[in-house]
Amino acid sequence: MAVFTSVSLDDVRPWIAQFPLGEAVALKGIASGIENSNFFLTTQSGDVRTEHVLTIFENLGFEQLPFYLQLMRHLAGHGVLVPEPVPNHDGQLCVPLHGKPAAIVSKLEGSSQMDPQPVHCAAVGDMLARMHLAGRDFPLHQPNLRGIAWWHETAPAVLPHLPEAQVQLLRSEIHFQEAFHGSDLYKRLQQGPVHADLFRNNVMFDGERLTGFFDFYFAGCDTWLFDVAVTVNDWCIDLDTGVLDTARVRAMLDAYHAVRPFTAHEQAGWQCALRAGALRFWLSRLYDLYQPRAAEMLTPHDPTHFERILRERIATPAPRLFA
Ligand SMILES: Nc1ncnc2c1ncn2[C@@H]1O[C@H](COP(=O)(O)OP(=O)(O)O)[C@@H](O)[C@H]1O
Ligand SMILES: N[C@@H](CCOP(=O)(O)O)C(=O)O
Repeated sequence: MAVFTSVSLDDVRPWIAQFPLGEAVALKGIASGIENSNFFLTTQSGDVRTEHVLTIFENLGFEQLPFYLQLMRHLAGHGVLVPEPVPNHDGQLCVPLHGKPAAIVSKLEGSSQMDPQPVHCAAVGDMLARMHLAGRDFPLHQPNLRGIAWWHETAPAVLPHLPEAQVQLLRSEIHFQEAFHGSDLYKRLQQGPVHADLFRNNVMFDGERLTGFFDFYFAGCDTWLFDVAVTVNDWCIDLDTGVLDTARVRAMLDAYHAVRPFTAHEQAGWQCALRAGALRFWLSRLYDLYQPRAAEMLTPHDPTHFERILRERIATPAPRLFA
Protein backbone atom coordinates (compact mmCIF):
# COMPACT_ATOMS: atom_id res chain seq x y z
CA MET A 1 0.00 0.00 0.00
CA ALA A 2 -0.80 0.96 1.44
CA VAL A 3 -3.58 0.65 3.83
CA PHE A 4 -1.85 1.60 7.05
CA THR A 5 -5.13 2.72 8.64
CA SER A 6 -8.16 0.46 8.24
CA VAL A 7 -11.41 2.21 7.38
CA SER A 8 -14.79 0.62 6.68
CA LEU A 9 -17.78 1.92 4.75
CA ASP A 10 -19.62 2.14 8.09
CA ASP A 11 -16.86 4.45 9.39
CA VAL A 12 -17.18 6.68 6.34
CA ARG A 13 -21.00 6.91 6.14
CA PRO A 14 -21.46 9.38 9.02
CA TRP A 15 -18.15 11.14 8.30
CA ILE A 16 -19.05 11.93 4.67
CA ALA A 17 -22.09 13.97 5.80
CA GLN A 18 -19.81 17.00 6.24
CA PHE A 19 -19.04 17.00 2.47
CA PRO A 20 -21.44 18.02 -0.31
CA LEU A 21 -21.16 14.57 -1.89
CA GLY A 22 -24.31 12.74 -0.89
CA GLU A 23 -23.99 9.25 0.57
CA ALA A 24 -20.99 6.93 0.64
CA VAL A 25 -21.96 3.74 -1.22
CA ALA A 26 -18.63 1.95 -1.75
CA LEU A 27 -15.11 2.05 -0.36
CA LYS A 28 -12.15 0.04 -1.61
CA GLY A 29 -8.56 0.07 -0.32
CA ILE A 30 -5.89 0.79 -2.95
CA ALA A 31 -2.92 -1.56 -2.84
CA SER A 32 -0.32 0.67 -4.52
CA GLY A 33 1.58 3.61 -3.06
CA ILE A 34 3.83 3.59 -0.01
CA GLU A 35 3.18 6.75 1.97
CA ASN A 36 -0.51 7.12 2.74
CA SER A 37 -3.65 5.04 3.11
CA ASN A 38 -5.75 5.47 -0.06
CA PHE A 39 -9.26 4.33 -0.93
CA PHE A 40 -11.54 4.65 -3.94
CA LEU A 41 -14.72 6.16 -2.56
CA THR A 42 -18.02 6.07 -4.46
CA THR A 43 -20.68 8.55 -3.44
CA GLN A 44 -24.26 8.89 -4.61
CA SER A 45 -26.33 12.04 -4.74
CA GLY A 46 -29.76 11.38 -6.22
CA ASP A 47 -29.14 9.14 -9.23
CA VAL A 48 -25.60 10.39 -9.75
CA ARG A 49 -22.66 8.27 -8.62
CA THR A 50 -19.23 9.89 -8.38
CA GLU A 51 -15.79 8.41 -7.84
CA HIS A 52 -13.28 10.07 -5.54
CA VAL A 53 -10.08 9.18 -3.76
CA LEU A 54 -9.99 9.29 0.03
CA THR A 55 -6.51 9.67 1.50
CA ILE A 56 -5.56 9.28 5.14
CA PHE A 57 -2.20 10.88 5.73
CA GLU A 58 0.16 8.71 7.74
CA ASN A 59 3.22 10.91 7.96
CA LEU A 60 1.95 14.43 7.40
CA GLY A 61 0.34 16.61 10.06
CA PHE A 62 -2.64 18.98 9.82
CA GLU A 63 -0.23 21.92 9.74
CA GLN A 64 1.57 20.63 6.61
CA LEU A 65 -1.45 19.62 4.53
CA PRO A 66 -2.75 23.05 3.51
CA PHE A 67 0.37 23.49 1.37
CA TYR A 68 -0.31 20.34 -0.68
CA LEU A 69 -4.08 20.60 -0.90
CA GLN A 70 -4.12 24.33 -1.63
CA LEU A 71 -1.39 23.79 -4.24
CA MET A 72 -3.54 21.17 -6.00
CA ARG A 73 -6.49 23.52 -5.85
CA HIS A 74 -4.40 26.40 -7.21
CA LEU A 75 -2.99 24.30 -10.06
CA ALA A 76 -6.40 22.90 -10.97
CA GLY A 77 -7.70 26.48 -11.06
CA HIS A 78 -4.90 27.38 -13.50
CA GLY A 79 -5.72 24.60 -15.94
CA VAL A 80 -3.09 22.09 -14.79
CA LEU A 81 -4.49 18.57 -14.79
CA VAL A 82 -4.42 17.47 -11.14
CA PRO A 83 -6.99 16.03 -8.70
CA GLU A 84 -9.14 18.71 -7.16
CA PRO A 85 -9.63 18.56 -3.37
CA VAL A 86 -13.25 18.66 -2.19
CA PRO A 87 -13.93 21.17 0.62
CA ASN A 88 -16.37 20.23 3.38
CA HIS A 89 -19.35 22.45 4.27
CA ASP A 90 -16.98 24.67 6.32
CA GLY A 91 -14.55 25.07 3.43
CA GLN A 92 -11.94 22.76 5.01
CA LEU A 93 -9.92 20.58 2.64
CA CYS A 94 -8.48 18.39 5.37
CA VAL A 95 -10.40 16.92 8.32
CA PRO A 96 -9.74 14.16 10.87
CA LEU A 97 -10.69 10.53 10.24
CA HIS A 98 -9.70 8.00 12.90
CA GLY A 99 -7.66 10.79 14.47
CA LYS A 100 -5.52 11.32 11.36
CA PRO A 101 -5.73 14.01 8.68
CA ALA A 102 -7.82 12.96 5.69
CA ALA A 103 -8.89 14.52 2.39
CA ILE A 104 -11.12 13.69 -0.56
CA VAL A 105 -9.94 14.53 -4.07
CA SER A 106 -11.42 13.96 -7.52
CA LYS A 107 -10.51 10.69 -9.22
CA LEU A 108 -8.48 10.99 -12.41
CA GLU A 109 -9.50 8.92 -15.42
CA GLY A 110 -7.20 6.34 -16.94
CA SER A 111 -4.24 4.46 -15.58
CA SER A 112 -0.51 4.85 -15.17
CA GLN A 113 1.61 4.29 -18.26
CA MET A 114 4.40 2.03 -16.98
CA ASP A 115 6.00 1.52 -20.44
CA PRO A 116 6.21 5.12 -21.63
CA GLN A 117 7.00 6.03 -25.22
CA PRO A 118 8.30 9.41 -26.45
CA VAL A 119 4.70 10.60 -26.95
CA HIS A 120 3.94 10.06 -23.25
CA CYS A 121 7.21 11.73 -22.20
CA ALA A 122 6.37 14.75 -24.35
CA ALA A 123 2.96 15.05 -22.69
CA VAL A 124 4.58 14.90 -19.24
CA GLY A 125 7.24 17.48 -20.17
CA ASP A 126 4.61 19.85 -21.54
CA MET A 127 2.36 19.57 -18.45
CA LEU A 128 5.32 19.82 -16.07
CA ALA A 129 6.37 23.13 -17.61
CA ARG A 130 2.78 24.38 -17.39
CA MET A 131 2.67 23.31 -13.76
CA HIS A 132 5.89 25.19 -12.94
CA LEU A 133 4.59 28.36 -14.59
CA ALA A 134 1.18 28.05 -12.89
CA GLY A 135 2.89 27.71 -9.50
CA ARG A 136 4.63 31.09 -9.78
CA ASP A 137 1.86 32.99 -7.99
CA PHE A 138 1.04 30.30 -5.45
CA PRO A 139 1.19 32.21 -2.17
CA LEU A 140 2.18 29.44 0.29
CA HIS A 141 5.76 28.36 0.84
CA GLN A 142 7.19 25.13 2.14
CA PRO A 143 10.67 23.79 1.47
CA ASN A 144 11.14 20.43 -0.18
CA LEU A 145 10.98 18.25 2.95
CA ARG A 146 13.02 15.57 1.15
CA GLY A 147 15.68 18.09 0.16
CA ILE A 148 19.26 18.53 1.25
CA ALA A 149 18.46 19.14 4.95
CA TRP A 150 16.63 15.79 5.05
CA TRP A 151 19.53 14.03 3.29
CA HIS A 152 21.83 15.28 6.03
CA GLU A 153 19.53 14.27 8.81
CA THR A 154 18.74 10.83 7.33
CA ALA A 155 22.14 9.58 6.14
CA PRO A 156 23.33 8.70 9.69
CA ALA A 157 20.31 6.39 10.14
CA VAL A 158 21.18 4.29 7.08
CA LEU A 159 24.99 4.46 6.97
CA PRO A 160 25.49 1.77 9.70
CA HIS A 161 23.56 -0.70 7.51
CA LEU A 162 25.65 -0.18 4.37
CA PRO A 163 28.80 -1.88 3.07
CA GLU A 164 31.87 0.31 2.61
CA ALA A 165 31.41 1.01 -1.13
CA GLN A 166 27.92 2.41 -0.51
CA VAL A 167 29.06 4.37 2.55
CA GLN A 168 31.68 6.06 0.37
CA LEU A 169 29.19 6.83 -2.37
CA LEU A 170 26.56 8.23 -0.02
CA ARG A 171 29.03 10.37 1.90
CA SER A 172 30.78 11.74 -1.18
CA GLU A 173 27.54 12.46 -3.02
CA ILE A 174 26.04 14.40 -0.11
CA HIS A 175 29.30 16.35 0.05
CA PHE A 176 29.08 17.03 -3.69
CA GLN A 177 25.48 18.21 -3.38
CA GLU A 178 26.34 20.53 -0.48
CA ALA A 179 28.86 22.25 -2.73
CA PHE A 180 26.32 22.49 -5.56
CA HIS A 181 23.54 23.79 -3.30
CA GLY A 182 25.90 26.42 -1.87
CA SER A 183 27.15 27.61 -5.28
CA ASP A 184 26.34 30.87 -7.08
CA LEU A 185 25.04 28.79 -9.98
CA TYR A 186 22.46 27.12 -7.73
CA LYS A 187 21.16 30.50 -6.55
CA ARG A 188 20.50 31.45 -10.17
CA LEU A 189 18.25 28.46 -10.86
CA GLN A 190 14.55 29.21 -11.04
CA GLN A 191 12.60 27.98 -8.04
CA GLY A 192 8.97 27.47 -7.11
CA PRO A 193 6.50 24.77 -6.10
CA VAL A 194 7.56 21.41 -7.55
CA HIS A 195 5.95 17.97 -7.52
CA ALA A 196 9.25 16.29 -6.58
CA ASP A 197 7.96 12.72 -7.12
CA LEU A 198 6.61 12.73 -10.66
CA PHE A 199 7.22 9.07 -11.40
CA ARG A 200 5.32 6.96 -13.93
CA ASN A 201 2.99 5.78 -11.16
CA ASN A 202 2.00 9.35 -10.31
CA VAL A 203 0.64 10.32 -13.72
CA MET A 204 -2.55 9.07 -15.38
CA PHE A 205 -3.01 8.52 -19.10
CA ASP A 206 -6.01 7.57 -21.16
CA GLY A 207 -4.20 6.13 -24.17
CA GLU A 208 -1.78 8.86 -25.24
CA ARG A 209 -3.82 11.60 -23.52
CA LEU A 210 -2.43 12.73 -20.19
CA THR A 211 -5.31 13.02 -17.71
CA GLY A 212 -3.42 14.26 -14.67
CA PHE A 213 -0.54 14.41 -12.23
CA PHE A 214 -1.32 13.21 -8.71
CA ASP A 215 0.29 12.31 -5.36
CA PHE A 216 1.50 15.81 -4.50
CA TYR A 217 2.46 14.86 -0.95
CA PHE A 218 6.18 15.26 -1.53
CA ALA A 219 5.69 18.65 -3.18
CA GLY A 220 7.61 21.64 -1.90
CA CYS A 221 9.56 24.63 -3.14
CA ASP A 222 12.76 23.67 -4.89
CA THR A 223 14.42 24.32 -8.22
CA TRP A 224 12.33 23.54 -11.27
CA LEU A 225 15.41 21.77 -12.59
CA PHE A 226 15.32 19.28 -9.70
CA ASP A 227 11.72 18.44 -10.62
CA VAL A 228 12.72 17.88 -14.26
CA ALA A 229 15.62 15.69 -13.12
CA VAL A 230 13.42 13.51 -10.88
CA THR A 231 10.98 13.10 -13.76
CA VAL A 232 13.60 12.30 -16.41
CA ASN A 233 15.31 9.82 -14.03
CA ASP A 234 12.12 7.79 -13.93
CA TRP A 235 10.39 8.28 -17.29
CA CYS A 236 13.32 8.31 -19.68
CA ILE A 237 15.50 5.42 -18.55
CA ASP A 238 16.14 1.81 -19.36
CA LEU A 239 14.81 0.26 -16.14
CA ASP A 240 17.47 -2.48 -16.10
CA THR A 241 20.50 -0.25 -16.46
CA GLY A 242 19.35 3.27 -15.49
CA VAL A 243 20.83 4.54 -18.78
CA LEU A 244 18.92 7.47 -20.33
CA ASP A 245 16.97 6.73 -23.48
CA THR A 246 17.73 9.48 -25.97
CA ALA A 247 14.36 9.49 -27.74
CA ARG A 248 12.36 9.79 -24.51
CA VAL A 249 14.74 12.35 -22.99
CA ARG A 250 14.53 14.53 -26.09
CA ALA A 251 10.74 14.22 -26.26
CA MET A 252 10.35 15.29 -22.63
CA LEU A 253 12.94 18.08 -22.60
CA ASP A 254 11.89 19.53 -25.96
CA ALA A 255 8.23 19.62 -24.92
CA TYR A 256 9.11 21.26 -21.61
CA HIS A 257 11.42 23.78 -23.31
CA ALA A 258 8.70 24.73 -25.81
CA VAL A 259 6.49 25.91 -22.93
CA ARG A 260 9.07 27.20 -20.44
CA PRO A 261 12.49 27.67 -22.03
CA PHE A 262 15.41 26.32 -20.01
CA THR A 263 18.14 28.82 -19.13
CA ALA A 264 21.91 28.61 -19.65
CA HIS A 265 22.31 28.36 -15.85
CA GLU A 266 20.00 25.37 -15.84
CA GLN A 267 22.08 23.77 -18.59
CA ALA A 268 25.18 24.28 -16.43
CA GLY A 269 23.51 22.69 -13.38
CA TRP A 270 21.77 19.86 -15.20
CA GLN A 271 24.13 17.01 -14.40
CA CYS A 272 24.22 18.04 -10.72
CA ALA A 273 20.41 18.06 -10.68
CA LEU A 274 20.21 14.59 -12.25
CA ARG A 275 22.59 13.35 -9.54
CA ALA A 276 20.50 15.09 -6.85
CA GLY A 277 17.32 13.47 -8.17
CA ALA A 278 18.95 10.03 -8.00
CA LEU A 279 20.46 10.59 -4.55
CA ARG A 280 17.13 11.70 -3.10
CA PHE A 281 15.38 8.44 -4.00
CA TRP A 282 18.33 6.17 -3.25
CA LEU A 283 18.38 7.60 0.26
CA SER A 284 14.61 7.50 0.85
CA ARG A 285 14.44 3.90 -0.36
CA LEU A 286 17.34 2.95 1.93
CA TYR A 287 15.58 4.69 4.78
CA ASP A 288 12.28 2.89 4.07
CA LEU A 289 14.12 -0.43 3.89
CA TYR A 290 15.88 -0.03 7.22
CA GLN A 291 13.10 1.81 9.08
CA PRO A 292 10.02 -0.10 7.89
CA ARG A 293 6.55 0.88 9.03
CA ALA A 294 3.58 -1.36 9.74
CA ALA A 295 1.04 -1.69 6.92
CA GLU A 296 -1.64 -4.12 5.85
CA MET A 297 -0.05 -4.28 2.43
CA LEU A 298 3.38 -2.89 1.70
CA THR A 299 5.82 -3.49 -1.12
CA PRO A 300 9.16 -1.82 -0.39
CA HIS A 301 10.92 -0.18 -3.31
CA ASP A 302 14.36 -1.40 -4.31
CA PRO A 303 17.15 1.04 -3.32
CA THR A 304 19.74 -0.54 -5.63
CA HIS A 305 17.77 0.79 -8.61
CA PHE A 306 18.62 4.35 -7.63
CA GLU A 307 22.17 3.49 -6.59
CA ARG A 308 22.64 2.25 -10.17
CA ILE A 309 21.09 5.42 -11.60
CA LEU A 310 23.24 7.61 -9.38
CA ARG A 311 26.46 5.85 -10.44
CA GLU A 312 25.36 6.16 -14.08
CA ARG A 313 24.61 9.90 -13.75
CA ILE A 314 28.01 10.48 -12.12
CA ALA A 315 29.82 8.53 -14.84
CA THR A 316 28.03 9.81 -17.95
CA PRO A 317 27.82 13.41 -19.22
CA ALA A 318 24.25 14.72 -19.11
CA PRO A 319 22.36 15.22 -22.38
CA ARG A 320 21.78 18.81 -23.43
CA LEU A 321 18.65 20.46 -22.02
CA PHE A 322 18.20 22.35 -25.28
CA ALA A 323 20.02 22.71 -28.59
N1 LIG B 1 -6.71 11.30 -7.74
C1 LIG B 1 -6.56 10.04 -8.10
N2 LIG B 1 -7.24 9.56 -9.15
C2 LIG B 1 -7.14 8.26 -9.52
N3 LIG B 1 -6.40 7.36 -8.85
C3 LIG B 1 -5.69 7.78 -7.79
C4 LIG B 1 -5.72 9.13 -7.37
N4 LIG B 1 -4.95 9.25 -6.27
C5 LIG B 1 -4.44 8.02 -6.04
N5 LIG B 1 -4.89 7.13 -6.94
C6 LIG B 1 -4.60 5.70 -7.00
O1 LIG B 1 -4.06 5.32 -5.75
C7 LIG B 1 -2.77 4.75 -5.90
C8 LIG B 1 -1.90 5.16 -4.73
O2 LIG B 1 -1.82 6.58 -4.65
P1 LIG B 1 -0.49 7.32 -4.26
O3 LIG B 1 -0.84 8.75 -4.11
O4 LIG B 1 0.61 6.98 -5.21
O5 LIG B 1 -0.17 6.67 -2.85
P2 LIG B 1 1.00 7.00 -1.82
O6 LIG B 1 0.86 8.44 -1.48
O7 LIG B 1 0.71 6.08 -0.67
O8 LIG B 1 2.29 6.69 -2.48
C9 LIG B 1 -2.29 5.25 -7.24
O9 LIG B 1 -1.39 4.39 -7.83
C10 LIG B 1 -3.58 5.36 -8.04
O10 LIG B 1 -3.90 4.12 -8.59
N1 LIG C 1 8.39 7.45 -5.91
C1 LIG C 1 9.15 7.07 -4.77
C2 LIG C 1 8.39 6.67 -3.55
C3 LIG C 1 7.11 7.41 -3.31
O1 LIG C 1 6.08 6.53 -3.63
P1 LIG C 1 4.78 7.03 -4.39
O2 LIG C 1 4.01 5.79 -4.61
O3 LIG C 1 4.16 7.99 -3.43
O4 LIG C 1 5.25 7.67 -5.65
C4 LIG C 1 10.08 5.89 -5.10
O5 LIG C 1 9.88 5.31 -6.15
O6 LIG C 1 10.97 5.61 -4.31
